[in-house]
Amino acid sequence: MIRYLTAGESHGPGLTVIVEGFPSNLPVSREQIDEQLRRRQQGYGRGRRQQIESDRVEVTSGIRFGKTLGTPITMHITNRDFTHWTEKMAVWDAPPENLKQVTRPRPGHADLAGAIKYDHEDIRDVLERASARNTATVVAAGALARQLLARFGIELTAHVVEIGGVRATCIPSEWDALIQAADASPVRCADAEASDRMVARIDEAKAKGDTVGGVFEIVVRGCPVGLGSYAHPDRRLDGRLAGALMSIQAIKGVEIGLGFEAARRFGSQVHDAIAHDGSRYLRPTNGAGGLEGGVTNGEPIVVRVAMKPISTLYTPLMSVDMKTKQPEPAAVERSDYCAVPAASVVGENVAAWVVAEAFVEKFGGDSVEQMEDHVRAYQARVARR
Ligand SMILES: Cc1cc2nc3c(=O)[nH]c(=O)nc-3n(C[C@H](O)[C@H](O)[C@H](O)COP(=O)(O)O)c2cc1C
Ligand SMILES: C=C(O[C@@H]1CC(C(=O)O)=C[C@@H](OP(=O)(O)O)[C@H]1O)C(=O)O
Repeated sequence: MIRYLTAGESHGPGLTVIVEGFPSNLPVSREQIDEQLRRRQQGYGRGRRQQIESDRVEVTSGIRFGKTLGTPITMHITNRDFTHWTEKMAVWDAPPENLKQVTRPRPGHADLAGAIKYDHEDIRDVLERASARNTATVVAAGALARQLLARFGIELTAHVVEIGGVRATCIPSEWDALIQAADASPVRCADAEASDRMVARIDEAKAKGDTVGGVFEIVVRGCPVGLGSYAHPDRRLDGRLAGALMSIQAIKGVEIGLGFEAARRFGSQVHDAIAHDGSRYLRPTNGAGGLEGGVTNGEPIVVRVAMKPISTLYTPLMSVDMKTKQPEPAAVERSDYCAVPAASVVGENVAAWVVAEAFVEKFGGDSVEQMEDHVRAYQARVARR
């Protein structure tokens, strides 16, 4: 079993993630973790915070000479912005006299429900942890997971397919072309024409003090048949992927394969015929998105994820001041206008974590060498089926 726990406030000293259960002897690269953190900070529509931060991990346990020890791995990311918040986010000192509390909850954020639930007067005590700043730690954990998966030939990518109602239509089906085109786009959209229109849509929202959401697609290639299980609901990989992706801030929908479109079609236009080429089973189509019965079927896993527009509006909706109970415009915090490209990188790394979890479950072993033995034995069995 692999697991992780994260901690940290958005404007506090920093963020920490502890990853536990990783097999030993896996060579891991700090550069590859930092590269995922860098990708998460990109994307047209982000606010000024990303110009302040330059996320890097500092590893303080679990790795020696560039290899995992099989012990808990601690990764820390410093919040550079903390230098501007030392008084307002002081860990021990009393609050400064001039502290301005946040009392006008933003519709769509955790502010109101969080302040009531935890008995906080200052909504800052909610938003600091509800903030998607924490996705940096989730990405760091996922970046380790994808290095484990890469060892076994499993690779992932994500690209944006819709922003503010502008949809991509022309998406390369070839893997390298897809990655290249997404990387070249400021919104991680592989359709260059749609990408330009998405940028214009974000500008339009920004000019009005408004925000936009969108949809991204994650593709996982190289999974063996048999990750996840139909044997019990909580072992189904489709459910575990959907749950993990839905747990990213602002994610409101997850579709696997054809998703909602499958509900509109005849079965014959949804299900993927089964063929055999003499050495392995093949599917000419992939409406199932690589998952049948909650189990990987050897085809690429395809998941689409919907993100709602950012909650903080520079032209705010009406709210209520929680101190006076009088109607007031919602609070305005420095904010992104669109974070769909960033969320796609978060989603990609979250998916890597969930697939790695299922992979470790299936192939077990305390060291990566033991896992390799188990994978080889399984592959030999699969080849005989
Ligand atoms: C990468 C990323 C960046 C985000 N940036 C902002 C932001 O700048 N301002 C904001 O109000 N919400 C932002 N959000 C969304 C909020 O964190 C989210 O709406 C809030 O936590 C409430 O959670 P819920 O939408 O899941 O209900 C961002 C989300 C993600 C994934
Ligand atoms: C800090 C990050 O995202 C933040 C997520 C976020 C929110 O409310 O979720 C609000 C903003 O925080 P700030 O007011 O400090 O700019 C974003 O910048 C990040 O992704 O690194």
